[in-house]
Amino acid sequence: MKKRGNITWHLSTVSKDDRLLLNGHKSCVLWFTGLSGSGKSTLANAVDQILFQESYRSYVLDGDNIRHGLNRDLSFLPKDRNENIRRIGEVAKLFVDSGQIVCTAFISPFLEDRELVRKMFEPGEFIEIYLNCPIYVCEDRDPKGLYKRARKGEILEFTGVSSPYETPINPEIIIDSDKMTIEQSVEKVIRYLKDKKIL
Ligand SMILES: Nc1ncnc2c1ncn2[C@@H]1O[C@H](COP(=O)(O)OS(=O)(=O)O)[C@@H](OP(=O)(O)O)[C@H]1O
Ligand SMILES: Nc1ncnc2c1ncn2[C@@H]1O[C@H](COP(=O)(O)OP(=O)(O)O)[C@@H](O)[C@H]1O
Repeated sequence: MKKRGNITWHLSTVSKDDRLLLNGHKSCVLWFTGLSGSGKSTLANAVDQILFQESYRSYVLDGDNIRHGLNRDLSFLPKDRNENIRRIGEVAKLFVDSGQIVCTAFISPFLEDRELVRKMFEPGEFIEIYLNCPIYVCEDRDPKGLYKRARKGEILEFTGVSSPYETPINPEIIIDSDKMTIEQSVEKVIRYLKDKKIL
């Protein structure tokens, strides 16, 4: 029985396997990572929509939204980004335990943080999806006008401008979002899930 201090882990009566059986598919985390404007939210939502339409159980956790609530106390300094990702990893783990496919859209710029989250999961459950997109394209898209403000010095510690992004070394999926359409990108993710018998 897992223990930490005076706290003992309580096993659920309904197990994860029971839930997977009921749902008829495996659970996993689709961890979208990349620069601001690389397409994480767009793709996470597009994949979620397809999964939903096909009756799979899925949900999106998005950086901007989570920072309005659960993580509203965190800044963009490295130690707060570490904590942001650690918490999201824990939340994603709850979703996976509940039998769902959870799509997370966080910049998650640090290799070590992403590896820490990977280790929270069973092999094959953590699927890292790197939105590979040159910064000049992201900056050109600038959907929220944040790059413009960061270049003017109005936003400090902005990823790609004044804060680093560490490229994934061996992600499960790479999406070249400057060369692929959204439909092609969704198709690549869904194909991966089918090939791995998650769907
Ligand atoms: N300084 C700075 N750097 C980067 N991004 C910033 C910053 N300030 C605000 N924003 C907005 O916050 C979104 C990123 O939040 P995340 O939780 O994904 O960031 S992180 O994973 O902790 O690095 C990010 O969303 P996306 O553009 O969807 O990536 C921005 O809209
Ligand atoms: N293949 C693609 N995948 C995702 N987004 C794309 C793609 N091609 C173009 N885009 C566009 O890039 C922008 C990405 O914005 P967004 O999804 O908010 O990025 P992020 O969440 O990474 O900040 C959107 O306007 C989207 O329409």
